Amino acid sequence: MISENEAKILGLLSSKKVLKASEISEYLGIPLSSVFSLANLLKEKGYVSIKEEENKLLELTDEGKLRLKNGLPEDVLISKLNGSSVKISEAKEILGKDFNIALSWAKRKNLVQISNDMIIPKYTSYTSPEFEYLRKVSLGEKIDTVITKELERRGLVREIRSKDMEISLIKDVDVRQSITFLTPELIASGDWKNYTLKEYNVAAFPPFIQLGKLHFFREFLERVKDAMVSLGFEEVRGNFVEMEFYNFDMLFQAQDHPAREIHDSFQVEGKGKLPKDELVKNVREVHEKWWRYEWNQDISKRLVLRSQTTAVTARQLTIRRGETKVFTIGKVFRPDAIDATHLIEFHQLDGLIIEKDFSFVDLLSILKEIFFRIGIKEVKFKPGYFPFTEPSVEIYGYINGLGWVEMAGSGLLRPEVTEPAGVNMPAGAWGLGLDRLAMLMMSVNDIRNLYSDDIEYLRERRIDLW
Ligand SMILES: N[C@@H](Cc1ccccc1)C(=O)O
Repeated sequence: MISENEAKILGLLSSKKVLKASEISEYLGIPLSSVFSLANLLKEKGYVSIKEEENKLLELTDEGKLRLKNGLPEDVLISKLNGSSVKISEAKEILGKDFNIALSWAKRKNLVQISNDMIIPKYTSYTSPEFEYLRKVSLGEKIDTVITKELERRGLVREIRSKDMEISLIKDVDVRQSITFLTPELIASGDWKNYTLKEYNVAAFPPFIQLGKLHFFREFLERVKDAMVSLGFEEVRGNFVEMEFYNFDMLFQAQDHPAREIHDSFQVEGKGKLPKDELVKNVREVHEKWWRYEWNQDISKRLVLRSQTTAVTARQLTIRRGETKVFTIGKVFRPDAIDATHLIEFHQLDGLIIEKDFSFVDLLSILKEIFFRIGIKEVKFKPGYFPFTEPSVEIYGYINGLGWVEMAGSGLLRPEVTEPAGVNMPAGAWGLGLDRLAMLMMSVNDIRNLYSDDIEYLRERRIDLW
């Protein structure tokens, strides 16, 4: 296959047989460096042979150009003196910065004599032979090598090396340009004869285009969200900074529960404002009745970075009346030592169903469905414990290559949780950690990679989960 420019070069060579790359570049108006690479391609294809050449060229330096324009300093000195002798100091003024070179060359060339501080010229005007050489160099004419050396030493010219090649045609070719499309016009006019048709390369890969896409973990979260929405759940949100009242008290976690210790949740300065008395009173009552201690309002006003999105569920309980299906996805925060499997902030999905006659079996079946939709086709339940649910289960999912992995917690909310909030129907709740799930499903072995901004790493990630 011959490209358009290769064909042009072969076209030229078919009449001339041998040409220099520089000549081809000039004829065709293709940059010399391109002619070099085209010639090499043609050589590989067996059409031409190449002889590399290196040319030495002389070129005027900036000073050389200046001297060619204004004359050599020693010549200028002679013409300025115009036959009359002057004091050295005067001559210095007349010639300015060129004076020293002018005088030293004039002396060396014996154009002047110095006596008693006077410069006595021997000519009224003089043109050094170098001037003519400078002119020749400027026109690209050759000059003697000894003279070249001298001019180089004076910094008037310099040698530059330029590469060229001699390209000879060694195989006659069909230099018709090749085209990709045969048009009705080409056929009708018979012009098609002047072209060859490019073969279609079915083995060639299409150009690879890097498209923008969502960060893979973001996309994973979006898909989980889609799965929940597809099951008829409404998305709700809460804030990162939460009152302990919602993060713990409403969830029937006693005030001395270890999760409330300073090293188990991030404390935030300040105090929250408790909701209406009725709710606070009810919560106090169940705590005091069942946990048997004196419930402290001040503790429940403390602020934390929420340690579970179940806090959002707790808030929903206080505002929902009637049947409810909601979920929330968001970050939670827990102090920890950061390593490949632990971060101090991660994502949870919490869900809540309030429904008349809702049963534990209903809950298990909806959990199964949720997991199915996010790509975990097999789940198994184990009895578990959470302060806010009874019965409670731990949910295990099966992951190829890994086996059964604990993924979530769930249960029917205790009456101690629902009743103070005024919910008089059964309610199921569950919570699951999304970071670990994403890692397992996408074979990410370091949790920190879920938040990677390494573009190469991100390009390789793909989500084909469900
Ligand atoms: N919030 C619990 C999970 C959970 C949520 C809702 C019901 C039961 C369990 C956790 O973080 O482990």
